[in-house]
Amino acid sequence: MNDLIPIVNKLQDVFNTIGSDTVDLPQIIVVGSQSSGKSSVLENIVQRDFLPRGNGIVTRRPLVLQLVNVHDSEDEKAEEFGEFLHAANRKFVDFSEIRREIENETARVAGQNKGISRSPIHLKIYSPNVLNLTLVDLPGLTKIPVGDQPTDIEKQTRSLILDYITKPNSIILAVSPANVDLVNSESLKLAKQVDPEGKRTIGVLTKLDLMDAGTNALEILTGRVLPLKLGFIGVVNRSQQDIVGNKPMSEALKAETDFFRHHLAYRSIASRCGTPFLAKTLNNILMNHIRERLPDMKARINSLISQTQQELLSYGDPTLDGKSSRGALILRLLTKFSNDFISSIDGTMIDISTKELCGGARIYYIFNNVYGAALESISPCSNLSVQDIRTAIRNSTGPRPSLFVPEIAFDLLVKPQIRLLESPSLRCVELVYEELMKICHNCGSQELGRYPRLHAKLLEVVSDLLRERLTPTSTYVESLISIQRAYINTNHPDFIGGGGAISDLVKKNEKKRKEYEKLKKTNVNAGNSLHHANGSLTDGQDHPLSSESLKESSGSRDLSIPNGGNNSRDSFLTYFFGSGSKADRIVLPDQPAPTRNGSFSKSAIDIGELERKLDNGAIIDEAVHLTEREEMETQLIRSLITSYFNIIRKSIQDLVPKAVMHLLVNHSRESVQNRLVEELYKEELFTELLQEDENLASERQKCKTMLEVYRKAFEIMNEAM
Ligand SMILES: Nc1nc2c(ncn2[C@@H]2O[C@H](COP(=O)(O)OP(=O)(O)OP(=O)(O)O)[C@@H](O)[C@H]2O)c(=O)[nH]1
Repeated sequence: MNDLIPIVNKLQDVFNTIGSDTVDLPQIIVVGSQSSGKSSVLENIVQRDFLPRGNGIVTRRPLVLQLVNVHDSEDEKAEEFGEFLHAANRKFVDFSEIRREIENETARVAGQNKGISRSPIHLKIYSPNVLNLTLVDLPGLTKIPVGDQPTDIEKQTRSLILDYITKPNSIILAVSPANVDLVNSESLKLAKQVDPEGKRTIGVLTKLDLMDAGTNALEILTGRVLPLKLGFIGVVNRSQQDIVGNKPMSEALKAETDFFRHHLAYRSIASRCGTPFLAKTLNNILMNHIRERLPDMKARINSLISQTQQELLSYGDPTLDGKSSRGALILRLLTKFSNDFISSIDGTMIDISTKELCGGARIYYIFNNVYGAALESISPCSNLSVQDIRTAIRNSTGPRPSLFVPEIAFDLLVKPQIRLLESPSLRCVELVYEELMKICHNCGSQELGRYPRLHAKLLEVVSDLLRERLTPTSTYVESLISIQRAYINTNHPDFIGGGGAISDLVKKNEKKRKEYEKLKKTNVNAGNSLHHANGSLTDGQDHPLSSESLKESSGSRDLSIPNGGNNSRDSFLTYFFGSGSKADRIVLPDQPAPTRNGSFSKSAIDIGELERKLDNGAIIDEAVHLTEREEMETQLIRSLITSYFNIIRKSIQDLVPKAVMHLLVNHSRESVQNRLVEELYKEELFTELLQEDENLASERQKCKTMLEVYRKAFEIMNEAM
């Protein structure tokens, strides 16, 4: 059972090698305010002078003190010496050297300015006079900074102490001087914070010899003032005068024993007072504590081992000797990458997202929602003002008078409208390309993370492949639009045609006429005039195209054009309006007819004004009133453009996604694997491609060391149990 403390010491040594505190080892933590006598207690336990002394704060780094009991052999006295972790190969036989080493080591890390450091000093003392114990001496609690101490010294010290005593496996040795009221004991206050039930706190009362005459601490020592499960132990250390006078430790211990034996108040409890009893009790407490905690610690180490093994596995196996295994690895990673790329597009990825659209589904969304909506939002006659249409009609008739709506004007006007489809179509190609780029960034196994160069190369090759496909796809889509603009097929079965356009217009105007008649009646009844001074209508600028005149214009011919029944040489507009004088027949009775020389009558347009406009480069003034014929022509042209544009839009909306799928998506999907192998499966590249991430390699090494430590710790515990 006495072997349990060395077991913990061994564990401590093992964990010290990695500076890890993942396992909370049982240890005794010495806590007390400055000058409460902590160092004196420790020195008494060790029975040697080895700790630094001086004014103000002396202990400025935690001192982890492992006491190892060594037995004298039959013919040889056991050697008494100290050993520091930071100077492992040096034996300190002279204890004043130990003191100097602690002072130097403290100054080295914590500086000269009385500041404190959290980094502990590890000291092992081998002696036949000690019981196996592990104690941690911490800087004393101080209220007021002295000299050039930092202003928050109290906060720093408090937090350092709390770090140690909060761990449930720590036993708190709370040192309080007996000549100060116990309620003011800083160490007990701190201990209560982390151990309110007093289960793992042991109280030590120092300076019992300095209590006022007539007072004693019997009540405290017998546990009647503050109930601590591990009790209170009184000690008497050397006074400052004893230290200055170099009073030997053995004498001091004898004096302490005498003090308790002969003290009136304490003699009844003398056997439970003094440093030897304290050392024995601490040894027992620590051993019991270790025994109690060992199974838990073992379980914790066990789980740490499996966690670390898991972590190590995630870093992969670094031993890739043999060229064939490197090739196989590269091939596996390439295949996984291209399979991921393909299945992302196909929507067959295993870890498919439920939060947002991804891969193929996003491409579908681009086609239907983004691209579809963009095309739908284009108005067939957008940017086509009445003036544009009039100008086109006039330009297409050249110097001759405009006798009918010429086909050439329709051609002229519809082509730029078709061009409006180009920009959203090219944007659709780009969006799908961007989506494919995004997809490839999410491809590849976790293992690929180990090889940043390979990963970068994979992305580069796929990006190149996609970029290569982008231009031909965009060019093809562009040419789809150009093709549509190259030939305006007015024979398209779905095209409204001139007949359809006119009958639409008739219907529309008939409706307007009826509305107008109705409105006129109501107004006449109400005594209002609907006429302008010159007799034109105030409303209904689209003067109704009279059904009579249409009947007349159609003559014996049917207005509706049978599908495909048109002679291609005939202008479909001529078909309705006829040629030459026939066109006059559809001119409405009150329309200003063009004069012989082709100009319009002055009653409709101010010629002088028009000439001025022409001189200025303008075409037709916004304010110019359209004649009824012009109005009708404009409406017809608009309706024809709308019908034709809708046909082309439908066809483009159908063809562009097909082209994108064929030329960009499917092509890259099918050639990705081959391309990757072609570009990267080259033996001369293997070394470069399989260069591991530096951080990962060092993480793996760290993890390996940890695993070794945990395994070692587990072995040590197995020996004990
Ligand atoms: N008379 C008497 N003096 C004591 C006793 N314990 C400690 N002292 C004196 O109190 C002073 C402070 O003791 P230390 O052991 O240095 O106290 P400490 O808590 O280690 O101080 P810091 O490390 O500076 O926080 C020293 O002069 C000791 O000689 C005691 O039981 N009786």
